[in-house]
Amino acid sequence: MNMPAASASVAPAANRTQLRVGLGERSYDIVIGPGLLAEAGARIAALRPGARVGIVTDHNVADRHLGTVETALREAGLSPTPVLVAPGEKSKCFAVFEEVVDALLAARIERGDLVLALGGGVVGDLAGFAAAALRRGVDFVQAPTSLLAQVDSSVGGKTGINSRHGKNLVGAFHQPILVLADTGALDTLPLREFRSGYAEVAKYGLIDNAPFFAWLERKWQAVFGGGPERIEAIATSCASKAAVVSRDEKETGDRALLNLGHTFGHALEAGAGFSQRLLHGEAVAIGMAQAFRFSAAQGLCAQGDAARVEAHLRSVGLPTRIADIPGALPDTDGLMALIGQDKKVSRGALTFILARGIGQSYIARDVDPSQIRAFLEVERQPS
Ligand SMILES: NC(=O)c1ccc[n+]([C@@H]2O[C@H](COP(=O)([O-])OP(=O)(O)OC[C@H]3O[C@@H](n4cnc5c(N)ncnc54)[C@H](O)[C@@H]3O)[C@@H](O)[C@H]2O)c1
Ligand SMILES: O=C(O)C(=O)C[C@@H](O)[C@H](O)[C@H](O)COP(=O)(O)O
Ligand SMILES: [Zn+2]
Repeated sequence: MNMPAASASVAPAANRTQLRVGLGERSYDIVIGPGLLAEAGARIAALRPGARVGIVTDHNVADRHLGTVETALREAGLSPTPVLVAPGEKSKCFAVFEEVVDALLAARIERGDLVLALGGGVVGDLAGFAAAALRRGVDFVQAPTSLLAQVDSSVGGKTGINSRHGKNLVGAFHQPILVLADTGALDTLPLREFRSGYAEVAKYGLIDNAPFFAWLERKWQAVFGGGPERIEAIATSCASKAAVVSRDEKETGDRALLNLGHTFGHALEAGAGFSQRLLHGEAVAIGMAQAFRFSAAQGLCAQGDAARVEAHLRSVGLPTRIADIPGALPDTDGLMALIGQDKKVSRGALTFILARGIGQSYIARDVDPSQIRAFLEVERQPS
């Protein structure tokens, strides 16, 4: 039985950053800082007192953080039911989607109740899509626990799963009602995963914030080290994303800039079988380096800028070349077929995010496929 909220007050804390995604009646807060998972109950009960909460999470995150969240929810008079999935990109598929939806229905998550996505971007995208579909839509809260999820996937309402035809091809725009980014959770995140998320942080600098990219070049060790710079990088990233999403929720215009590095990156991720061989942020790092190399090869941006992008990504330990991906990949035709399924394709015409320089990315529509093919042929040669 659902219980009324016992106590739904949250003590104001100095070490919190709060941002708002302005979307009219779908507006919501992003709260960033340490210790937020322990406050999840009070913060969620303040929005939906007495709700049942289906907590979708993966085994890695459950082992480390589920207990804190369940206790917090119960203490606030909420009724949690955990729904566990296997960690990793392969869980963003139809079969696991069905399992999650079934488990949420079995837990009697009704309209007026909530889904809580506790984990990285895989859990966020999967749980968000389940929430969008369940009973034609229930509310959901994002509690991102990876760097990638805290700076990118928990904000903006893109939810979905992969198909055999490619990445994120089935999904819905469904905004969360709250994002709780507990920066303390990052203390348990493996280094490779932190690096992967860092690629999306660097992306915001490369899109339209050259001073932020320069700041990251100087401060990246502190961001990795966990000092105040880490929270600053997360907050700057979320502010960038919130601003774009508020302007263009459904990517009819400049939200596509957030796809910098993703047209190449998604094809490589799919080509590597959505496996541990290539994490999403690693694919984006290669894709961003490629977008800058392609732009430089077309005379659109200085070679020096492309070199600077690659140097920074490599300095933090991210891959920047196809040759950095272990194992076999599809041939160039295969990669072109995957690129042809990109959601930015319109009537067969390719759209890429290209750059006139660092912080000067732009949307290039109707890019000549033969130029992309020729570029990929060169990129595939071992250096
Ligand atoms: N919806 C969007 O706007 C958007 C944006 C960017 C990326 N994405 C998607 O996000 C996914 C990638 O997200 P990700 O990099 O977070 O991957 P992920 O969800 O697979 O998480 C990375 C790994 O870290 C583990 N993990 C997460 N938090 C942890 C913690 N605090 N301690 C220990 N382990 C932890 C997970 O179990 C997993 O093994 C991709 O599917 C990508 O397409 C979506
Ligand atoms: O939020 C967006 O918009 C983005 O493009 C953010 C990307 O980092 C993210 O990987 C997103 O899921 C890609 O979107 P898609 O529409 O290309 O699937
Ligand atoms: Zn991404």
